[in-house]
Amino acid sequence: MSMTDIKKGLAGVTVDYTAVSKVNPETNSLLYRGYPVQELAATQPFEAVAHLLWKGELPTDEELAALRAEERLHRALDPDVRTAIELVPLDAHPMDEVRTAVSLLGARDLAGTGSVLDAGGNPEENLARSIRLFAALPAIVAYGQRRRRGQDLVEPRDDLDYAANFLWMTFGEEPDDIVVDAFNRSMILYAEHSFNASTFTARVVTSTLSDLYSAVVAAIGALKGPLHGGANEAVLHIFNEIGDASNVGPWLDEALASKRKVMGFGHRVYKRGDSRVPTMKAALDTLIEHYGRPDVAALYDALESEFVSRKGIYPNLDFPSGPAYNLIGFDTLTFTPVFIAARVTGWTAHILEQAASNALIRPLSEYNGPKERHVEGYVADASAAAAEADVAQRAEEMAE
Ligand SMILES: CC(=O)SCCNC(=O)CCNC(=O)[C@H](O)C(C)(C)COP(=O)(O)OP(=O)(O)OC[C@H]1O[C@@H](n2cnc3c(N)ncnc32)[C@H](O)[C@@H]1OP(=O)(O)O
Ligand SMILES: O=C([O-])CC(=O)C(=O)O
Repeated sequence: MSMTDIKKGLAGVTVDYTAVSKVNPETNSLLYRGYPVQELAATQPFEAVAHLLWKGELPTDEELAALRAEERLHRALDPDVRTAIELVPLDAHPMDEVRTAVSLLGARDLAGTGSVLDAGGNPEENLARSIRLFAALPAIVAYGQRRRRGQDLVEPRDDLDYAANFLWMTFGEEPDDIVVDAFNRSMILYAEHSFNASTFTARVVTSTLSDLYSAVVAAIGALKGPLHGGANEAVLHIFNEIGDASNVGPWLDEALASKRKVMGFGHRVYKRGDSRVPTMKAALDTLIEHYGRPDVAALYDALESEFVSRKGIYPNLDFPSGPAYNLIGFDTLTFTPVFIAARVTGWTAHILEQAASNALIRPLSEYNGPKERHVEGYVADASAAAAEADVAQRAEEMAE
């Protein structure tokens, strides 16, 4: 038996520095570039937080205006991307649709460049790519939902900021300020969370000096799973299954007896609650009030209190976000794509950081397969025999 200390799932392993955000489970806090996320959610438009994540500082008025102008330039759904989206079957998961759209954007943007991350040597170009992706994603997500509903594309509106325009392109209606505010807060809360699975995936891809789009496409794949971003969708399936607050007890009896995971609860880092939940729950409460849906509050509260008292496991951000997106009118399958549109800011900030201070990410593993064995009938030829002898001699030297 080996004495190697295996850190399954890299749990508890610190693999690098980051200046993008700090998750502190001890104080239940989350800082983006030093600012508490609650303060950002209460005061900033999502565009300003994107600027903060990429550049390390909140924007001045002029910088915000410039970012907004750039975002507006790249908001409309590109006709080729629309064609690519329409090639994706209507019953495919929308995460696959967004992944495909980003892949096409990357292939087109990098055509003729050798398709690498400029070996970390062109951060300005990669920042420009990040801004274009951030600007392009809402139209991709919005059109995906609309085509599944049999609705036409809605063109962006230049008089609306990012969050309001995202809702406009999704629903084709002027969004209410209360809804825009709750949605903007959710985007800020979803933007960044240190070395979570999708961000780490993006950093692994970046570490090979691959390109920014490949890193984002890989990150989308990691975000799709229900143990990570896919949990916001899964929360709504659970809400629908339970139906009413009065069913929570029996539903939980069965879920726990069958060892089922209750999505929207638990976290790899936070063990006493997720720092973002109070802010998102407050945003959900404003939506519950706005849409007159006390039944949602009753179900939320009943499931939270029953699960916490039985298991001592607390809700994560996906628990309030799922019902919030449902109330806003997003289809359940669109929730995780909305998460992509937010998290692309954090992913790209990490891609830029990894590229600027790169080391190939390549951990070790402990082999636990069959002992060395040999293919029947194999006879080493002279050169293979010499190479094997060479390897054996080096192994002996290293052992000395
Ligand atoms: C934005 C985000 O990505 S936030 C995370 C979103 N994901 C979810 O909501 C999915 C549900 N939650 C989970 O699966 C887990 O809590 C994770 C994967 C997020 C983190 O878990 P880990 O740190 O890997 O711990 P792990 O999954 O091993 O759980 C530890 C124990 O708590 C239990 N547990 C953890 N979360 C849950 C849950 N949601 N429901 C039921 N049991 C749970 C596990 O079954 C395990 O029990 P055991 O020790 O008896 O086997
Ligand atoms: O940090 C994690 O492991 C998951 C998470 O909450 C996030 O990515 O927002």
